[in-house]
Amino acid sequence: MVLRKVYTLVFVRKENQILLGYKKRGFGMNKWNGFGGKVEPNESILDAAIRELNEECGLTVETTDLKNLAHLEFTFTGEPVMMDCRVFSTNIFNGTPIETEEMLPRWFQIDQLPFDNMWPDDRIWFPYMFKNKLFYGKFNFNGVDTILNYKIRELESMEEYYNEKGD
Ligand SMILES: Nc1ncnc2c1[nH]c(=O)n2[C@H]1C[C@H](O)[C@@H](COP(=O)(O)OP(=O)(O)OP(=O)(O)O)O1
Repeated sequence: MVLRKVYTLVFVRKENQILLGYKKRGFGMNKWNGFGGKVEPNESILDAAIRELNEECGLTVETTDLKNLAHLEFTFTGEPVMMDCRVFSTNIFNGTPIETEEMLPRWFQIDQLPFDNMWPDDRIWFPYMFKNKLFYGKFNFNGVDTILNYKIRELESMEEYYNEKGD
């Protein structure tokens, strides 16, 4: 039996730049990533996305300005947990990114991303995000640095996908 845990992951965009945060502690430490984390009990996924973004880099966004662009699933050999990760992006936000105890934010040009210090799956699916595709991806890891296998497919609509999935 696999335990599913729901996570959010938010990417803030401006012109041809994307905001990433350097994770200073915990899972994914020393990697650049978007902002996000676990959805708390009794919290909606969108509320969790907004809360995590604010907690991790001080920005505020409105629910209606978040676009859900992907659903990613991560599994790890020998671990009975599946990370169910909802990916969002926005280019409408308030505030200036600030360093927090969890993340050090920095704007990157989208053609100069620090992939060597990011999750290895990011190299595979970031191009879909930059082409404004909607997509589903499933990545099976051995440890946190090796992808054993994966699949990825474009979607017509996230709403249709979740309806079919029964979420
Ligand atoms: N493989 C991969 N690629 C891209 N993004 C991610 C992964 N694995 C991941 O976990 N992530 C993302 C999903 C989440 O946005 C974060 C991990 O969240 P985490 O920091 O563990 O959750 P919090 O709720 O913030 O945890 P606490 O440290 O506060 O307990 O990375």
